[in-house]
Amino acid sequence: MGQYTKDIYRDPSGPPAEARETPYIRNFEDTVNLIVSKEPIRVCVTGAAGQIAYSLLYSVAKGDVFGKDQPVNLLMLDIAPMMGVLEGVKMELQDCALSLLREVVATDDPEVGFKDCDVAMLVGAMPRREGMERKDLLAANVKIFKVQGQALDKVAKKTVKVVVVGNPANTNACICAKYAPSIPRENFSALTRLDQNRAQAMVS
Ligand SMILES: NC(=O)c1ccc[n+]([C@@H]2O[C@H](COP(=O)([O-])OP(=O)(O)OC[C@H]3O[C@@H](n4cnc5c(N)ncnc54)[C@H](O)[C@@H]3O)[C@@H](O)[C@H]2O)c1
Ligand SMILES: O=C(O)C[C@H](O)C(=O)O
Repeated sequence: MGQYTKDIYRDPSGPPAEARETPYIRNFEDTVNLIVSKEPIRVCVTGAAGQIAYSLLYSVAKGDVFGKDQPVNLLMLDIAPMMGVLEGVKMELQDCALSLLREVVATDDPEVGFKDCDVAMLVGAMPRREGMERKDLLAANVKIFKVQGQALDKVAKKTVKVVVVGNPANTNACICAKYAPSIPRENFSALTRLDQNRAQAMVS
């Protein structure tokens, strides 16, 4: 096994044909060949030191979101005071030794986080506190999505898909798209399924 492991990593075309007949090698080969055959995509998650990202990052990195054969370069963006926490998150991801996870970058610079990215998951924003409504978040969060829209416009791929989680998600998505005019508007989505589910639950 050790010998084939080394060979596969040295030679992306995989082990010799006879080795493919060996069940445990075939499983290993399936995994490795699928991984080496695709280019990694660049996925940026903002608010990467926060609560939602703590679950989301692991799902992205282990293939639940983009597929079990899709390697990922993970770009984690948060604000400067959170860089210590973010380094901890990075170490935890590395500890998981996930085969699909390639590069992991922790940054507080949107132009680094969004550089050439294929997918941007915009989670980073102030959450509601007790007694607040979502509209109370506008003052703080609008600024974030303006800056991030500008950075996406400047450095992300023009094909980037942007999903906005930070609330109010629909307004923030609209602002982000406005400040990223070189990216098609249809590439921006607000994740409002939570509200849809709540509405359905209320009327059912
Ligand atoms: N769309 C939905 O279904 C849905 C569901 C739940 C929560 N939310 C929203 O998601 C957002 C995040 O929630 P959370 O519980 O993870 O909050 P959190 O406070 O735990 O994490 C937010 C993170 O964003 C970071 N952040 C703040 N400004 C930033 C900036 N300019 N750039 C990058 N990162 C920045 C913070 O430092 C923090 O680490 C909130 O706005 C919340 O209301 C949306
Ligand atoms: O709005 C929030 O505070 C977060 C989330 O979208 C919710 O409605 O619970």
